[in-house]
Amino acid sequence: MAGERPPPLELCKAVNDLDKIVLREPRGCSAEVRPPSLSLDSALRLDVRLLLVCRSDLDLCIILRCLNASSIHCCIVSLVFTGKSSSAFPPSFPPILDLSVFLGYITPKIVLSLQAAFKPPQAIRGGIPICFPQFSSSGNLEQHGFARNKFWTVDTNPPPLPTSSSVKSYVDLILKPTQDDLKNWPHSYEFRLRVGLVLGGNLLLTSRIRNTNSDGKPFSFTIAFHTYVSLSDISEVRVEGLETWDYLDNLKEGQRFTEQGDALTFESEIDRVYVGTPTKIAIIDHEKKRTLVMRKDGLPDAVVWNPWNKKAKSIPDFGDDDYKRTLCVGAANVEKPITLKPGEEWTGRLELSLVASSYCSGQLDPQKVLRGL
Ligand SMILES: O=P(O)(O)OC[C@H]1O[C@H](O)[C@H](O)[C@@H](O)[C@@H]1O
Repeated sequence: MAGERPPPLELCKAVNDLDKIVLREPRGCSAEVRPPSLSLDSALRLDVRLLLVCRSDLDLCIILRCLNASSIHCCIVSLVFTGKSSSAFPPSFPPILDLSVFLGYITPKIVLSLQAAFKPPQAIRGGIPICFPQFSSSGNLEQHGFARNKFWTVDTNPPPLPTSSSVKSYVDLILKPTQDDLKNWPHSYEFRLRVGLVLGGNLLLTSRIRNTNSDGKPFSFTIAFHTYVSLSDISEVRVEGLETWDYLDNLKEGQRFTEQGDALTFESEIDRVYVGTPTKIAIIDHEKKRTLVMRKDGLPDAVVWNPWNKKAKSIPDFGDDDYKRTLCVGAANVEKPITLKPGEEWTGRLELSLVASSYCSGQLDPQKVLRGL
């Protein structure tokens, strides 16, 4: 509903007398924020770095690393799809004691490389790195732009955003350039990201980018949500929704081709940008009998990447066999950069839902998959 305010936050006590903020939606999904020894108000004003980590096959855990002027605290947000409460780190949880700067997330749908380095300014391998204002190495900036390596702040007073009534809890984050950042990319902008939990557990990312330049100058950017999809095995996976579409092949100097097959399957390295694709893409995992449905708006392109075995060995933070359990399928705007004049704003949305596949003995009903049935 337009202008709807976030649901009220519930402040209560967690284990060891720690404060806990809980957001809930009626079917039992919940989001918890645990700001150790901080009041709700002070927690929400802190700078934050966000990582969502898979806790089990069903839970999603977001680790918010917070920094204020005097000290560093860690916050945990758990989006618990099962309605189960989760309060402790899994034993294998990677240390979050360094000051790496990142934005990414992990769900059972999304994967984090076991080799992921948490060393700034290196990006975290996995989750959904946000590539902005440049995708890949197509411009003068660092690979995939700087947004995936920056501090994001919790935005306590975002401008109204029309929000579907099915979005039951969410957190608003914002990225703005520092004076130093302006030397690298001389444009003022506000990049707002709402991470929302939809009724039933879908994840909805809503992005708004505004040109706040005071010098009257427009700027252009490309963007991608470079989603690392979790797979049983790459040989068991097919992607539907991209067939017959044109793609730019980065393994062939960006040449343009047309996808010929009736679905994408994978037997070797792939590094492509499909252009002007449909809004729904289905990543079907036959072994797990489940389908990740990606719905996107304002993001006409789709990037598909898997380094395969040889290149995987040359990527330090990518395990030798990670290529078997990961496929990047990202919602993007790459082919035709977006240009914003001062005061103009772009909006993009990405929704991820996991559905049981209707695939059975070779028969898949793509319409059902794309409708999320
Ligand atoms: O290693 P990263 O900087 O995260 O990039 C990983 C991959 O991202 C994109 O898909 C690019 O098209 C690839 O060329 C690149 O190798």
